[in-house]
Amino acid sequence: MNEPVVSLAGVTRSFEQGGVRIDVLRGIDLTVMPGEIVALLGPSGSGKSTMLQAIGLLEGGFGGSIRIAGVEAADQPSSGRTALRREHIGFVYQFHHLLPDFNALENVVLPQLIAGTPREAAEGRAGELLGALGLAKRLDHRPSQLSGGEQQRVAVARALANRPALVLADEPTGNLDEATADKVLEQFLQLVRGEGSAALIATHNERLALAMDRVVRLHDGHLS
Ligand SMILES: Nc1ncnc2c1ncn2[C@@H]1O[C@H](COP(=O)(O)OP(=O)(O)OP(=O)(O)O)[C@@H](O)[C@H]1O
Repeated sequence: MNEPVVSLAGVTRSFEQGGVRIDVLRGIDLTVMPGEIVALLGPSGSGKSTMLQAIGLLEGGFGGSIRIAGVEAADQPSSGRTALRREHIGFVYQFHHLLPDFNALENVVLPQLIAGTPREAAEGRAGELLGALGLAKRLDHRPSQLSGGEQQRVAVARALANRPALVLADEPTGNLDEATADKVLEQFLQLVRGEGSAALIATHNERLALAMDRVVRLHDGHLS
C-alpha cells in the first residue's frame, strides 16, 4: 500500500499571549495520500496557517506526531527536518514572496539549483512549468512587472519546481480579485494534478474547495 505523504496524529499547538493561553490546535488527526488534493476550510483565526506551519516543519512548539513520507519529524534533528521539508514539500503563500531582483524564470530556477539540479535542466523545467501556467511570454519579467495573478502563478511554478510530494498552500489566491483567483486556482489544481503531487490548500472559499478531492474543516481546534 502507498505510504501517506503526511500523517498527523494528536497534533496540538498552544500560544501564550499576555498571560493567557490559547489552545489553537487541540488534537489534529489527518492523513493525506499521494496525489490527493485536500481543501482546508475554517473561520479566520481557527488555526489553518498554524496547521500548515506544523506540517511544513517551519516552527517548533507542536505536540503529537507529524510524519512526512513516513518519517517522524520530532525524531529528527533540525537538519533532518530541513531535509524533509526540502525534499518533500513545496509552499505557496497568500503573498508571492518572489525575489524582486530576479525574473520569473530565475525565481523558478533558483530553488532547483539549490537542490542540486544542473542549470540547463532547471531552466527547462522552469520554462515548462511557467509555460503550462500561461506565462511563456513573461519569463524575463521581474515580479514588479507582473500582475498579481501572474506573480501568484510564478509562485505556484516555484513551489512545484522540485517535484514535491506535497504542496502546502495558505490562501494562495487570497489577495486576488474573484475572477483572477478562480482562474489561478484552477490552473494551480490542474498543474498539481498533472504533476501527481498531493496538496493541502487553506482557503475561505467554499466554492473553490468543492473542486478539490476532499474538504476538511478546522473548528475549535479540531478537524472534521
Ligand atoms: N505566534 C503567535 N503568538 C500568539 N498567537 C498566535 C501566534 N500565531 C497564531 N496565533 C493565534 O492562533 C490563532 C490561529 O491563527 P492562524 O493564523 O493559524 O489562523 P487562520 O485560520 O490561518 O486565520 P486566517 O484565516 O485569518 O488566516 C489566532 O487566534 C492567532 O492569533
